Amino acid sequence: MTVPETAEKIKSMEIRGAGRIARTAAEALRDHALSLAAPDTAAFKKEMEQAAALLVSTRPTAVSLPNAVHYVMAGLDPSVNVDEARNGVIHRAEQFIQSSQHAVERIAGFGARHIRDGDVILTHCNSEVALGCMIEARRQGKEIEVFATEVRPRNQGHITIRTLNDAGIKTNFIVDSAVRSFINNVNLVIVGADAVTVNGAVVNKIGTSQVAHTAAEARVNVIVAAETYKFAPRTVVGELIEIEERPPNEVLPDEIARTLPNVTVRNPAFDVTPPEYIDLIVTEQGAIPPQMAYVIIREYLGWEIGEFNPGGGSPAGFNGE
Ligand SMILES: O=P(O)(O)OC[C@H]1O[C@H](OP(=O)(O)O)[C@H](O)[C@@H]1O
Repeated sequence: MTVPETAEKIKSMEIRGAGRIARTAAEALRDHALSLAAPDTAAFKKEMEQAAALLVSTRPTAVSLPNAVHYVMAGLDPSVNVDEARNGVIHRAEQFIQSSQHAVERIAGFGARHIRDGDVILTHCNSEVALGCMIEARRQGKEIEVFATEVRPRNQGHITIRTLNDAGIKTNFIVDSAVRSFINNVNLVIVGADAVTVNGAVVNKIGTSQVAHTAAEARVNVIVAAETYKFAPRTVVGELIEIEERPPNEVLPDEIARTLPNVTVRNPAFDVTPPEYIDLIVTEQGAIPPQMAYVIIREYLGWEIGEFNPGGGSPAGFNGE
């Protein structure tokens, strides 16, 4: 797939999920590097930077995307010849994809240890790592049951219930607004993350903060499953995470909206859950309390450099084994 095709698919959410977006962007950069017929390193670098900027511009919230792009672009050494520069990018892309897959597996293993036989778990949206923890627990023979939300407006819950069904996990499918009605039937919440800020706040699918608030009120523990490349280095220097607002017609069909001139549809795709509502963040480096987010950023991402910044900053970053 070309870079513009990949960018379009990420934008339209045909390719979605923070981890998957990151790996797909790395693949697109690798394939772009392979096919580019640039006369010299400077031209190669310029083309690669344009491709990187296009990918980063597709969705603003999941920091896995700029973190992945940043990591791959760090392989481009401008002082070597074009073939070496190309190989540098390809190598880093392969490294990112591999370490991301490895991280997902490790989190499943760590997360499963927090799931006990007989647990009833609530999940919101479709997170590969959150589901990985549940599937691993089931594989270990633990009898679990899941409540999965619908996830309006894009219905990612449909993907979640299919995955759970196929893993042989007893699943209850509920509308988003039914979470409080069922929270007392649940003894654990597990969700994914699109971004984790330096103070341990978790940015995830819209509705996650309501789920976490409801869980806190009911004294139900909340676990967030997140690879270290979901942590946002630039929040250390005060940058805020942009919350993507998606098209109104995802919520209300245009033909109805047209008849309602006084109505504005608001469609934020994500919200922010404060660290007080989160008991644990399970990363591939182990489980941490949210208050330790800074340590993850410092140790594994290098906070002084941050995410990919088109045209600026020197490369370094994600050190995912
Ligand atoms: O990386 P994994 O854990 O799969 O997904 C993490 C998060 O990415 C998704 O965003 P979207 O559906 O792409 O908007 C959801 O918010 C999900 O919780």
